[in-house]
Amino acid sequence: MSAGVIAIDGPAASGKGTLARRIAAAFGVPHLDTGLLYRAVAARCLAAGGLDDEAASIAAARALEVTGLDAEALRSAEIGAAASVVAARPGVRAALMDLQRRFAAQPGGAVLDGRDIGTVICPDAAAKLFVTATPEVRARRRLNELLGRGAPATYDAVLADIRTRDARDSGRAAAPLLQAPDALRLDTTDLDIEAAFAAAMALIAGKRRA
Ligand SMILES: Nc1ncnc2c1ncn2[C@@H]1O[C@H](COP(=O)(O)OP(=O)(O)OP(=O)(O)O)[C@@H](O)[C@H]1O
Ligand SMILES: Nc1ccn([C@@H]2O[C@H](COP(=O)(O)O)[C@@H](O)[C@H]2O)c(=O)n1
Repeated sequence: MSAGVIAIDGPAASGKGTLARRIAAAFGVPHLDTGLLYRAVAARCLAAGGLDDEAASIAAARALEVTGLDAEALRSAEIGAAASVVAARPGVRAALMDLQRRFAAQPGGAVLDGRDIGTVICPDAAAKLFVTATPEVRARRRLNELLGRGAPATYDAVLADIRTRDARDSGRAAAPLLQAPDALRLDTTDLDIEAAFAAAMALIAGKRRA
């Protein structure tokens, strides 16, 4: 049976990517981390001199492909912050829309995670999750991740980055971060990765039975 499209949204470091990878593996379907697309656009703008040139950011988005993105290099805090700046531009979002929808349309289904998958990219998804956790817990998890990679980071700086990014992503006019009315909310604040995965799979199973 086809998994259909599973849309997973949520704020920074809520664990949606971790869940999306696990859920995609469980259903045997491809996964797209859509945040990487915005990160790649931002990285190209930074490499070309900065974020101010909106037309250049739209051109970078139009030239992007989903394959060959260096996830490891794109996952820095600096690129994450820059991604949320270019992601607020309607032209950048429009340029990335078809790419994401083509990925979602693969036979057999797909899992996509991001900020606007259930609301804008795949409003007809078979199942939608909105993954949350408190900012403090998200900051602690992201700090551990950054330190584990040998990146310099402090709890206060990571928490400030998360708060700034959440506010920008939720407050923008173009496809803001928000829970789709038909999305199932999963708060992972008190759940470890295994428990969060089990809860997500139970929510998806319930949705498919409904
Ligand atoms: N339930 C959990 N318990 C503990 N750690 C978790 C949990 N879920 C995810 N993590 C860890 O938290 C960090 C952030 O998770 P992840 O990258 O999946 O979040 P995200 O929402 O995709 O982030 P981003 O928006 O920045 O892409 C990772 O290091 C991951 O291993
Ligand atoms: N569907 C999406 C996905 C991401 N963004 C923006 O990109 C930034 C980085 O995303 P991560 O998931 O890798 O943290 C994020 O802060 C958003 O601004 C988006 O707008 N829509």
